[in-house]
Amino acid sequence: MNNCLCDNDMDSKCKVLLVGSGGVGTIASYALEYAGKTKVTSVLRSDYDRVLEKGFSINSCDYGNGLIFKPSNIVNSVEASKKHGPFEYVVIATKCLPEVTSMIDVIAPAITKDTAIVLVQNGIGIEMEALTKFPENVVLSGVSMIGSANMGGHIEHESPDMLRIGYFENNNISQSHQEAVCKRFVDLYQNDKNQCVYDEDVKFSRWRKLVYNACLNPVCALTGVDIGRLEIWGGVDSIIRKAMREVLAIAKSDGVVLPEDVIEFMIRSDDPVYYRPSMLVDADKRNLLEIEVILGNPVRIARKNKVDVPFLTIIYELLKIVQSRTMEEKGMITIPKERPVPK
Ligand SMILES: NC(=O)C1=CN([C@@H]2O[C@H](COP(=O)(O)OP(=O)(O)OC[C@H]3O[C@@H](n4cnc5c(N)ncnc54)[C@H](OP(=O)(O)O)[C@@H]3O)[C@@H](O)[C@H]2O)C=CC1
Ligand SMILES: CC(C)(CO)C(=O)C(=O)O
Repeated sequence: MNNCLCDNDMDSKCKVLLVGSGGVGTIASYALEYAGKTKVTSVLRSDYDRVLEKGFSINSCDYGNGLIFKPSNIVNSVEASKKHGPFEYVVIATKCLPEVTSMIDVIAPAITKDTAIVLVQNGIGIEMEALTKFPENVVLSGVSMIGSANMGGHIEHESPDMLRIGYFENNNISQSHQEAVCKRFVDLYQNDKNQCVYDEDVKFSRWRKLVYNACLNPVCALTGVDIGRLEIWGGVDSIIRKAMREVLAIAKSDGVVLPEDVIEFMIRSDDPVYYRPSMLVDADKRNLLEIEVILGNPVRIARKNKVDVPFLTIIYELLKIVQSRTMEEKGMITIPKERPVPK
């Protein structure tokens, strides 16, 4: 296979479009450009003016502090990116909120028949829309272990970039082609500072990662405390371990057997940092939270498979209320002027 859409000009770098240059996406674009084989075109929204003028400022545990970074091309819409295409890969690294925005519709203008879509996002079931709307395209899964946040164009990257890239199985395309497209992306991304590996079992990796995300992210977001404080004040014992056991039970009902020790591994994975998971960062910024792909989908799978998940259910229900509060603050929903009460 070679679906290379390389430049015909002097340099034959691969063209990648990145949508979602936050904590994860900016480090992804840096990694791709640093490795030297890729030209990244980045679609920016709120950071567009600042980054166009000054670049991102980056403090990175992998690449060093005080960096200034501009991707090869900076545009303010997918439509505008097309002049830098066609793209071999379109990476989505936005928060995954399919119930609010269809990112697949957003990237659609930049997708050709040879473009692979790379979803570097947390959650379960995130691939559905891409596979439905682009049934002939390869869709890749990026499971990222990183700690990185974007504060108005300044990136604080505090835990190393470890990325697992695999493919979401698409029966319309041969496995060998999907694997080759995937391995090529790994090759473009990996460099001497990061760890990027080919993921042979996307389903396993996604359930494994969810052990962290469905428990620590929402409980930190709901309580407003980092993981260190959550542990010191008892929440890891009273809530997290029990909720994590529920994730293991749902995964098992979905055919994925995770080892028990993944629970302690995830709880210890941020030591010794007072780490603030990405959902807590979003709660602080009053952003919408990724509740459906991180909690809603797993809880629905539990219901379907008759797995009892009381902790995850309560966490999900509480998050839905927080989400509604944020939506009301953003004017996305309104409530009746007069409180509806039972007659
Ligand atoms: N942060 C972390 O440490 C980790 C995060 N993850 C996962 O990675 C994914 C990305 O998270 P994270 O990096 O924290 O996200 P951020 O919130 O930091 O960044 C998301 C970015 O996407 C941009 N964006 C959203 N919609 C669009 C659009 N339509 N067009 C262009 N840009 C858009 C936002 O721009 P704007 O400012 O304009 O809204 C923002 O810059 C999530 O699924 C998360 O769960 C996984 C591992 C660790
Ligand atoms: C597991 C962790 C903390 C880092 O990869 C994460 O996924 C997040 O902050 O959302």
